[in-house]
Amino acid sequence: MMMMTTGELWTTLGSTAGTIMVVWAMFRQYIPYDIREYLIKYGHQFMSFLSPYIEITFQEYTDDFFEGRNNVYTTIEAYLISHSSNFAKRLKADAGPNDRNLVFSMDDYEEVTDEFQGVKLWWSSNKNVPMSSSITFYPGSDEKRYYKLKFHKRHRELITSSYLNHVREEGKAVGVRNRQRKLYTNNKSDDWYRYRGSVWSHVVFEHPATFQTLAMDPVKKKEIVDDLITFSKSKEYYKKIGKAWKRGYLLYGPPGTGKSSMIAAMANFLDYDIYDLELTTVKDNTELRKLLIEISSKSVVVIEDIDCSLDLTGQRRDKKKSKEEKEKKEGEAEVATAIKKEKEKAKDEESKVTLSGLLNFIDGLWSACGGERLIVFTTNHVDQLDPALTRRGRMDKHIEMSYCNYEGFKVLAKNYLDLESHPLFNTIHGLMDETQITPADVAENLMPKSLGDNCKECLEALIRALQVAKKETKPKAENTEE
Ligand SMILES: Nc1ncnc2c1ncn2[C@@H]1O[C@H](COP(=O)(O)OP(=O)(O)OP(=O)(O)O)[C@@H](O)[C@H]1O
Ligand SMILES: [Mg+2]
Repeated sequence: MMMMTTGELWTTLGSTAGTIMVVWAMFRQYIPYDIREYLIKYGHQFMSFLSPYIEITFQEYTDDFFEGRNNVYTTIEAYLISHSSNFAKRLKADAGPNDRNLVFSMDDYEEVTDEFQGVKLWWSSNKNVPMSSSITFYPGSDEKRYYKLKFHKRHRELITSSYLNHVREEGKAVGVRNRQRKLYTNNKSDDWYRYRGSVWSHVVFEHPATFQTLAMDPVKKKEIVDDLITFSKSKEYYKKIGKAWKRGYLLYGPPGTGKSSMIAAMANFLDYDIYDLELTTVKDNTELRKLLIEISSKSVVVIEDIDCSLDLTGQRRDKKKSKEEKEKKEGEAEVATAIKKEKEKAKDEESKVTLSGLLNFIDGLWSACGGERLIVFTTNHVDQLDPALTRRGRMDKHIEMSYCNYEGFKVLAKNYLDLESHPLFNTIHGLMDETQITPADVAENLMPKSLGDNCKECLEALIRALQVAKKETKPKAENTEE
């Protein structure tokens, strides 16, 4: 028997590798492209005929333009996060929830094994780098990542039915546990490319508002909290009655009464993401639909100041028309045309989302995508909205956020000053009943202005503000009576 020394072994290996490279170079150089393709294709088929393994790939992005990141890919990623960090040797680290800890996932071209009911399988993460020589401005944006699952032919049935379901379920659970809640906003249509095809960009959502810190009528508050709890537990119920699992809220009231804070409190309470939809930058209904499709479940979709976002109100359009007519009548034809041109130009640039597009968004066929979703509209002028928008069924619940009363003040005093009672509370109680002051104003006055300020000074500042507000409220009330 011949024994090779280590040196000889290296020489043999080296020369074999050399031969392979020469053959490969000749193959590429002398065999025409068509035949090469042909050989590679049938080579693959031949190999897979011989191989006892089945491979399934899961792409990060599908070919469908409408679809965003593939859900299956995301759940597998989450599943592998919980598995691969123990087995894989090359890991990618990302900041985890709340930036406190790192979350590890498999790096590209890494392989891990998994076991399911005694069956062994292999997961690998790969990417396709496009061969094109074009230079892109955003490197990496064309790379296509995918996961590959390999297992023995024998277990086809088990894997495709039970195992993959198990992966998806566990992945979803891990995803929800690990996710850092996000605040999304829609990109302007011309800078979509920055976000790998996604029409939303996001930041971490960290608003501290909760229902405890929200000053409002306690009965109303409880009603809203109960409503949210019922909603979040009603998946089966919505299915039974044949409705999309979503709920619409209309928050209305003067500025500074806590509408935006309420939305943050809702999202924090239900552990949902927020999608802040800026309608004025949405070009048209088609774009609205694209945005809608990418909204995941467990989210609050917010359209703030709906009356300002769109020319939705019949009244306002009429006002515009009559204004134009007036201008014409006055004979200032030149000025009028100039104004008109300007308006047309502005109109071209402004959003073309229509009321019907928006209604479709709320309760049309498109609204059912995603599920488990709150849609919240806010406005300062509820009376100016088109009745089509505010009718029951569209906005399931109308919530009025109004001026601060004594109950509200007590919540704020507890939050801001840690006070449950104080001799000055009585004076404040009396003044509160007679004045209209927003919670934002009360809050502002309760904040210590300098380091040395104590509770008494803050309360006195509030009393002064209340007295000023009282003077302002009185003439207003008289005017309205007249
Ligand atoms: N009901 C409230 N409870 C506690 N804090 C409040 C409340 N309302 C307002 N505030 C305080 O006032 C600030 C402004 O409130 P917020 O932005 O929620 O008002 P808004 O109703 O959304 O106003 P706008 O109509 O101008 O958007 C908040 O930062 C919050 O601290
Ligand atoms: Mg607001």
